[in-house]
Amino acid sequence: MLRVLTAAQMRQAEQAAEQRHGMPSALLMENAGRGLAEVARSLAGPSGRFVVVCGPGNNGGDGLVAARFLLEGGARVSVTLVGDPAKLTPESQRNLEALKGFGGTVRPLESLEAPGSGDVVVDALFGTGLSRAPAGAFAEAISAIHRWRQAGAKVVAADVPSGLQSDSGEAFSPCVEADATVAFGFLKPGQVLEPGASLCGRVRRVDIGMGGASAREVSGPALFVVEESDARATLPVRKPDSHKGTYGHVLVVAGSRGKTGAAALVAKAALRTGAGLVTVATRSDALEAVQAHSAEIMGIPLEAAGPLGMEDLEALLAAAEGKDALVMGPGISRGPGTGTLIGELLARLEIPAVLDADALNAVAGDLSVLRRAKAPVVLTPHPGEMARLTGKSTREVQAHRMEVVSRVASETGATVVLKGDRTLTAHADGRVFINTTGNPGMATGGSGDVLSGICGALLAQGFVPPEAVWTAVFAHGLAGDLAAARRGQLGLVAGDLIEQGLCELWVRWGR
Ligand SMILES: NC(=O)C1=CN([C@@H]2O[C@H](COP(=O)(O)OP(=O)(O)OC[C@H]3O[C@@H](n4cnc5c(N)ncnc54)[C@H](O)[C@@H]3O)[C@@H](O)[C@H]2O)[C@H](O)CC1
Ligand SMILES: [K+]
Repeated sequence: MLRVLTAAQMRQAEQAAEQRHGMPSALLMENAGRGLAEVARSLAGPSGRFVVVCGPGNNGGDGLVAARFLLEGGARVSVTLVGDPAKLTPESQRNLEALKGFGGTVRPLESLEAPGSGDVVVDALFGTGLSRAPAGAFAEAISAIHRWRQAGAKVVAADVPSGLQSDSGEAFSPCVEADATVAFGFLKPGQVLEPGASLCGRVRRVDIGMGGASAREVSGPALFVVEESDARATLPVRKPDSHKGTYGHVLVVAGSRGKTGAAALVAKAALRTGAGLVTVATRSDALEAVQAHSAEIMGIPLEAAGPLGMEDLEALLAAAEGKDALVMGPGISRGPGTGTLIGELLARLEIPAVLDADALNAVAGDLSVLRRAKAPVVLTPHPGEMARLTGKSTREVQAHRMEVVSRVASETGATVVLKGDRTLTAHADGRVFINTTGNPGMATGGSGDVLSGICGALLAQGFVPPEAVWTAVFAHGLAGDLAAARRGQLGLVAGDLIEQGLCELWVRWGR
């Protein structure tokens, strides 16, 4: 699990490192510059030359330190300083003097010999201090870096590609496109959220001596990137003396005439994620079609007619007897009473519940019903469903993904998954987990049903939120990547995630 810090948190952590852990910012910068030089060196050709483009702040200071290390290592190094030298931060000023002391020189950008193939450009214009679109000489420097990269030079960004907003991953125009980005100390949201993640190229995190303690002392959102080892560790190897009862029983309330496939996808995903038993409760006229998808799916007919409502309450409470988790929503027939029904079920059942698709739309009008839940609740909206849950537009949701998902989690007490590129999992305690698996091939009908089935199966096996949820999200995305590796992205269908992806994933994880 990698901690991700915002720019403000980085500054807090730097202060903590200096004031309480004896790590002066000069030493942090020295360590940052050394790490930057090492990564730059690793990308250079045998006789590669280095061009270091420095800005007015401490990001520029990192570049000046890197230039000195490269120079000391015998490399050919050109350094240019963009902006008013009088405005250099004290740390950068000191490192400018140090560079000159080692025989380094600083020249105007336009006087530099353009780097090309085998050479490396170090982008140290702006880092976490960028506050507006680069303009004037800064924009010209970024354009030069683009030209040099097109001519074959490799670009290494110090901390973040200049022009990228490190907190959101949104890019100003112009923005550097890097082959590699050296993350100092901790990852920033902009390095793992799109389009920032793509603009960064390969992110290499470099320890600069801040230590984990300084990250624990910051205020604000606790952001993490889930790593494969974290998700794999959530799922232990099965014990020999176990039986199907050991692995839980999932109740799936899903499907309706014409939408039986959704229920089957949830159920099959749950079975392929190790649930001991799976039962689908759905309208009688849909149940046969659902069960026809897989011999392993058990069924309970809901005899009432029409959309799900309070007349189904007793049947669903009875169906939930002996079950270990509930997944509700995909393909259900939603009506005016469905939201009330969900509220009653959550208030009466003592098993964790995953609400997806039309179950989310059913409670969109009154999220307070979620507070009545006795057991953990997981919401798995895509951006459109999140828009309906929050009364915002989809565009607003996408522009403020982190804030929106965190707020809904804290308001409802639920663990909330905001699906999309880099799916976010927000827990009621303020932690947000960023997912980096998955691919556009998964943008296909039923993919979300599969995620809710995976999540329901983990909850039924006793894993709890948020671990069970970010593990489900990670596994869902990696299953999609494994399936796409075999079958391509274009033709990928939800069933592939189950039959191809999940099976390959468990073999890969030795489970
Ligand atoms: N926080 C840490 O633990 C460490 C940070 N290091 C490096 O420092 C930068 C952050 O440095 P900072 O001085 O805060 O800002 P920048 O260098 O990113 O930006 C330069 C400076 O420029 C001004 N500015 C902002 N936007 C614009 C613009 N569009 N045009 C012109 N000028 C602009 C603003 O005043 C900024 O302050 C961090 O990324 C690391 O690289 C340490 O070296 C290591 C520890
Ligand atoms: K930079």
